[in-house]
Amino acid sequence: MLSQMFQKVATNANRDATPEENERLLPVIDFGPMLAGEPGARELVIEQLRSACEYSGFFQIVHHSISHEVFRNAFRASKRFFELPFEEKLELSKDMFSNRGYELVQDFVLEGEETAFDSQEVLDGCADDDWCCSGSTSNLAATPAASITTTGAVNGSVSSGSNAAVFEDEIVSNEFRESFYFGSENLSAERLMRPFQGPNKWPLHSGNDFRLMRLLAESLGLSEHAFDDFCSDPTTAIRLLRYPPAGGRVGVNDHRDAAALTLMAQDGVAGLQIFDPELNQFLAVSPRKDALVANLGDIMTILTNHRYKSSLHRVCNTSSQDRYTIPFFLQGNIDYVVAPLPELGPPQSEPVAVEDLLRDHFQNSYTSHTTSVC
Ligand SMILES: O=C(O)CCC(=O)C(=O)O
Ligand SMILES: [Fe+2]
Repeated sequence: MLSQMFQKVATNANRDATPEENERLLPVIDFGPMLAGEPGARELVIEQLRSACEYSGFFQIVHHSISHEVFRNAFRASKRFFELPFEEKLELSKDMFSNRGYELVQDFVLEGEETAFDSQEVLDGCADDDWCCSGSTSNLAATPAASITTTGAVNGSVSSGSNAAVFEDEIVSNEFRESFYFGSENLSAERLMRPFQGPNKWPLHSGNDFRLMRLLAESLGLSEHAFDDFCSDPTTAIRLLRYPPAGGRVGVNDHRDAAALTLMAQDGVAGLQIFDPELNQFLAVSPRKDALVANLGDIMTILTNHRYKSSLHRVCNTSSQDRYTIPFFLQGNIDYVVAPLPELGPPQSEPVAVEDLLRDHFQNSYTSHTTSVC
C-alpha cells in the first residue's frame, strides 16, 4: 500500500540545474534574522518554508548558527572513520534490527581487494532525540554535525556474524558509497527493545534542541505544537556517508526518504540530484558548504495530507574526489500512528504506525533495485 503510494519513477534524464532552477528546487532560507529576533523575520521564514515544501520539499538553511568549525570537525571525524582499516569497519557492521553500524554494498565485496575500499560503505547511528521537536531555535548548534565531533577509539557493540544476510540481500544493489549510522545514546530499556534504534557502534553523543518541526507546523497554518505528539520521543538516525568518485555509477539510487524530516551537512563536492516536478526530470543541484540541506520525507507527506512534498532524489558523484555528507533523519515516535492532521481536510492516506512505515521502507530499499545511471 505504502510502496504503491510512493512508487519510484524510472527516469534517467538529468542535467545541472541553472541558478534559477537551483533556487526553485532547493531555495536558500536565511535563519539569521529570525535567530537575531528581527521583527517580521520569523513570518518570512515560515512563508519561505511553506513555498519550498509545497514545491519540492527541499530547501537549504543558511545562518543556522552552527559554526563552520562544527561542520569541519564533523567531516574530519567522518573521514577518520572511513579511513579505519576495512576489517575494523566490517566488525562494526550494521545490524538490521537497530539500524546502527557500518554498511557496505556489494560492489565493495565483488570488486576485489584493491578497489573494495573505494566502493560503497555506510555508518548509521542516531542523534539525541529532541533535536527537531523541542527547545529553542537558537540552539541549532547542537546538531547532528556537532554530535560527531567527539573523538576516540571505536567502542560500540559488535554483532559479529550477523552481517552475512545483509550482504546477500545487498548483492544485487548497484549503489556506490559507504556510510555509517548512529543515534541517540539516551535510550530507555524499552526503546532498546524496539527496532530502528540501539546502542551506537562508534563514539558519538550530543544534546540536541531545535524547533524546525514547529516552524513547519506554523507554515501549514496550524498551532506550532501540531507535531509535538509525533516527535516527543522520536526515533532518529544520523548517517555518515562517503561517495568515492563513481565513474558514472550511482551513489544512492532514486528514492524518497521515509523520515518526516532530513537535515544534511555536506562538503563542497556536488552529487545530489533532485527530481523537478515541473520539468519531470532530475537536476543536479549545487552544494553550499555553509548550508544545511533539508528535505521532507514520506511521513511528512502523510501528516500534511499530501500538501507538502517528499521528492525523489539520488546521488551521483561525477567528480574525481570523494564526496562526504552527514544526513540526520527525524523519524518520529516509534509507536506514533501517522495519519493526516484532521485540520488538513479529508484524509488522502491510511494511518500507519511509524514502525510499520519504516519497516516497509527499509524492506523496499533492500529488495528493490532501480537501475539509475548518472
Ligand atoms: O548524500 C546525499 O546527498 C543524499 C543522501 C540521501 O539521500 C540519503 O541518505 O537518504
Ligand atoms: Fe535521501
